[in-house]
Amino acid sequence: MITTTDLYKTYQMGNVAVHALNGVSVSIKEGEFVGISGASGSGKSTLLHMIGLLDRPTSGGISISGLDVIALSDQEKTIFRLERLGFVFQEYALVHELDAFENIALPMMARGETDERISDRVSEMLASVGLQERGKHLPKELSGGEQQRVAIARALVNDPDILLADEPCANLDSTNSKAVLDLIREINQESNQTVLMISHEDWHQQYFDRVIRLKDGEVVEE
Ligand SMILES: Nc1ncnc2c1ncn2[C@@H]1O[C@H](COP(=O)(O)OP(=O)(O)OP(=O)(O)O)[C@@H](O)[C@H]1O
Repeated sequence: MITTTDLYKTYQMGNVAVHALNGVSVSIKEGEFVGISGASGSGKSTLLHMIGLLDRPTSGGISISGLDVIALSDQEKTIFRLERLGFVFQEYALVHELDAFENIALPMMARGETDERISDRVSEMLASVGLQERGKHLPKELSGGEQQRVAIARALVNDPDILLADEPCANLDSTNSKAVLDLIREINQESNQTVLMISHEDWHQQYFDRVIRLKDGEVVEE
């Protein structure tokens, strides 16, 4: 479903070239739950950002469901992200002024969905992450684990094929981390959504179907 071919990303910092990805070729099947691990600076976020169409590789190819996504125009990429990809980040990235319900509704509003559809679907998503009583809470009125569950509901509200998660448990204690991982695993199994998740923690590996390990921008284990 996702294939990267000889992916390179070089950041130019003045006279210094930082080679964040050095020829990464990986294949991820539909419905797989794949962990991405490796030391700090090994290129994990860069790889996730390339697959999430948040940044362009210096060279190499990315194909998602047979589509050459690098060739898409900026507008086509925006639509592709909105319809096909969901993102979860370690810092939750919720809009502070909006309550949980409104945060989850944002990707549907961006697609121009009707108020009725938004209301039904957001209520369904709140229930699926166990927060049906918390829709009117602002992010600051929620615990870290609850905020991350809102972020997961927001990432999934448009029913994407692929969930990309960049250390979603980094700011959570072990109980909340487990709740978030259980939730992602459940979504992956029930909806056959493909999940790519960056993680530093060895104990997370029991959740993954397999792990892609990076070192200095190269795949050392797949
Ligand atoms: N925008 C940027 N400009 C310049 N260099 C960058 C940029 N983003 C990342 N890098 C560099 O690219 C390399 C890979 O970074 P990346 O964030 O992908 O690593 P990572 O494995 O996700 O690290 P961490 O676990 O610390 O988040 C690092 O050396 C980093 O300093």
